[in-house]
Amino acid sequence: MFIQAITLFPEMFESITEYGVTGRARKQDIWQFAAINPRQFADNKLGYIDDRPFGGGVGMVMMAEPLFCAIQAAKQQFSGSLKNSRVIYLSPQGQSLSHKKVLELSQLDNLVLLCGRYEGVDERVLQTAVDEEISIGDFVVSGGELPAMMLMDAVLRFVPNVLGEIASAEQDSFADGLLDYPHYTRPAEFQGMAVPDILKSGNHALIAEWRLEQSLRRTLTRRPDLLVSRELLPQETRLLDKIRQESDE
Ligand SMILES: NC(=O)c1ccc(N[C@@H]2CC[C@@H](O)C2)nc1
Repeated sequence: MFIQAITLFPEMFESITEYGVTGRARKQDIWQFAAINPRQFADNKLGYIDDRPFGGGVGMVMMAEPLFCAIQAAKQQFSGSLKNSRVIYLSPQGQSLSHKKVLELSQLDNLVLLCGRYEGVDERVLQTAVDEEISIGDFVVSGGELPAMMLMDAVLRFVPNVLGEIASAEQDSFADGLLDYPHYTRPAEFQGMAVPDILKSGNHALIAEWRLEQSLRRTLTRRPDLLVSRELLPQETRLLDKIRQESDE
């Protein structure tokens, strides 16, 4: 997968291209990254890429021309099939990012992420050169770069070989529509708190059932909304009934 970010701050992306599992995978050429700074496409000598908003109001707006040219430049770099590509603008006005959307994006050959600053970008860029707007949550941050990196990290976890054992992505929360179970590691006792005995039993079937029960219990208490639309397997229904009976007692 080739990911390009259109950003005034290319160095910000080093936190995902140089560190952790995503950094290692990029260094192994499992995925590729390039940043394009719209300032290089400013048609004035001073490199202006923002201007005052029509209609007045506070702050500045990013101008259409430099962004449009940057997106065109990104498209000329595409590898693989042109069809299998997407230009995404990160903004609070976008469609909320979901696990389903993350999976869909992880199938692409090319991803272009438009990262705005100031009050935003000229609407005509969104109308002519952006395929979709995505939000990572109902809050505002000062630039699209951090939301872009959140999206990249979530998507890259589903690109084959990025995680090494793809299994750990599929076991993540939301992968099976449930919240994750609690995790423990050594020491067996910490500040007087022991690790649940079942996890030291070596009985993998019982451990798997205990973990599923914990996931269901957490999902029921913290995010019951996730259970509304989720189809339950017979074993899950049985465990949920057991959990509900316990809380009724
Ligand atoms: N919730 C989000 O995904 C999100 C995305 C972008 C953003 N801020 C940028 C700065 C200017 C404009 O481009 C939008 N804030 C929040």
